Amino acid sequence: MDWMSPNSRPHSTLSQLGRTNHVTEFVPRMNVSNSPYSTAAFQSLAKKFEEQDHLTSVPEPVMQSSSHSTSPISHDKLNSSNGPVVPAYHENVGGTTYFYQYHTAPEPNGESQQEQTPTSSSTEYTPYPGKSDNSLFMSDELRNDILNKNMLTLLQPDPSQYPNLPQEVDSYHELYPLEPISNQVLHKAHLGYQASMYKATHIKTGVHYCLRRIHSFRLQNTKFMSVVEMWKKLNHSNIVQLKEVFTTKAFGDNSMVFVYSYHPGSETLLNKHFSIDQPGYLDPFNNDKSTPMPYSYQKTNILRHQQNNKLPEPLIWNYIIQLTSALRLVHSNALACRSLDPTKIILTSKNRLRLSCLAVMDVVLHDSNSAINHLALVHHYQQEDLTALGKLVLALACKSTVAVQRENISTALDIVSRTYTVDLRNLIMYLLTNQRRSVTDLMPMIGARFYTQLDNLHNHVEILESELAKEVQNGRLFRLMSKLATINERPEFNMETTWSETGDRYMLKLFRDYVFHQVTEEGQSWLDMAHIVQCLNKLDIGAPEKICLMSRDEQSILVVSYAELKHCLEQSFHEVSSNSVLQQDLSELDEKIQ
Ligand SMILES: Nc1ncnc2c1ncn2[C@@H]1O[C@H](COP(=O)(O)OP(=O)(O)OP(=O)(O)O)[C@@H](O)[C@H]1O
Repeated sequence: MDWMSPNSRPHSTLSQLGRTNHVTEFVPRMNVSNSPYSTAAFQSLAKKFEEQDHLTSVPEPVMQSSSHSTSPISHDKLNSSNGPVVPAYHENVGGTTYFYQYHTAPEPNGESQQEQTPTSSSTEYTPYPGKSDNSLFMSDELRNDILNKNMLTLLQPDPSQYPNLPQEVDSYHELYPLEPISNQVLHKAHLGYQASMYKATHIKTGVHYCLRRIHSFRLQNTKFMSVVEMWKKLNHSNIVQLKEVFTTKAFGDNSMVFVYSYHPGSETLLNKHFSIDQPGYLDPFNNDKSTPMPYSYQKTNILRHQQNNKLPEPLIWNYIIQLTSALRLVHSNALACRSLDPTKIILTSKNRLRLSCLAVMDVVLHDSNSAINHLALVHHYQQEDLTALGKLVLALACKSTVAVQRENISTALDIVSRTYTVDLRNLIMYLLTNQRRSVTDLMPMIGARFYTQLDNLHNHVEILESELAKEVQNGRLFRLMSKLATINERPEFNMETTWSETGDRYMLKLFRDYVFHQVTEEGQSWLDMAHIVQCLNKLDIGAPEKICLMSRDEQSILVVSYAELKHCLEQSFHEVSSNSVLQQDLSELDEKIQ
């Protein structure tokens, strides 16, 4: 996996697919005898990065131990390295330590302080879209989102544009490239193998999937299949689930195909936050090397840029919670992600992250040497995952993929400590140390932010439920109208041309006019959605209320209750449906209307 600056990273046209790799193997190390949460520790870490010093002693375990705290609530002073003293306290509840930070006026309830920072532009951040309104229909935002996803799911490739696409690959057809297919050998993202992504439809089930094809892959043995089986069992809201892996010659080479669940309209994290395609995006660390500037000047520039463009801190924590949640499941199943890279994390809907390239590294780099201790190897890769997570958070906090390069790391950490809370800086520092780390150690660092996340999610679920409730009502009224429309103006029934104009049906015709065709005294059409909904609802329940129906020539007037109308509707519809060719479907509709 490589971290590629979007500036040098092509992704828009076929001809642009050549790419250069950035330094990726940065694994920072540090030797601190203090807690990593002190200023001294931070300075020491930054210095180590500058000196590229690789020391190996392991610092003390961090935070979560209940022995750290003798009283339930203890107060620390956490000094910002560059700013004023920032008071903070942590609370130990049942062995889990929650960190709170005050700013100016500390309040007894530290929770409300946690995500506030004087420089945080948290107002821009809305955790989930689509506020439910009082409209009778689904909100425009949600509807457009769903329609857009449906449209993307149903896209079909233009055969003239992709003449080399096979009609069928194993059990899949209707392949549609999700990115330009590169013919350039330089575009080798997966450890020297070229890769490409397709949307495809399962031939038998019609379900849509995402295929990741590794080109020209020579399979040495099938021992990796046990790992693939382990990956297939993982089901988590923050991972793209692996369905199957197979080899194929359908593309004209020996390709390896990984089948994942398909998430229409997804976007990589790199594209979302680090792409020059985003309006106004500029990597603050990407200086013009041809015009060297003093270091202090560069740093001031980065800081100024950072202040104006930084991501809201709650959003970064939101990402951290999701990624650690996925990693927790992966690691607890004796697996390692090995692809925690902004190109391999997708946003499948607003702010929802998923790890999108699981199992590929395990297969492509599978070592069948039985002498190797695979468990030890997995532990090693898990540690690498945590380092990759640290780099990712640092990159997000600096809005720069270049920030995680060795020569920039100390400036990047400094920027983070000036613009974000101490908690975020501490989390990054913990992840970037060379001590043995565990994803569960991150939970107390996230602390009460879990509650905020949970609250946001519950609110979002409530909004979706209320939107669903509207659609339940609309579905009910749609069925009622289908029934009415089946009867109204029917040209003939059972050889009887006046069927829809006589008896019960005549009342239903007048009712239809009453609901939909009312006019004002001046003869202008009178439209009122509330009137339509109210009438249909009363018909649906068979209300005893009476209404006055008038014929179009105004010669006859009928006073009838909704209950009587409902009876007419049921009788007439039953008559039609029982004589229908599609009897089964219509009686299903009949049942649903009851
Ligand atoms: N499961 C999925 N469902 C739908 N779209 C996906 C899925 N996984 C990835 N994508 C989309 O496919 C495109 C290509 O993904 P890919 O992982 O190849 O990223 P990339 O940036 O092209 O990386 P690389 O340069 O390594 O190929 C991206 O736009 C991504 O959003």
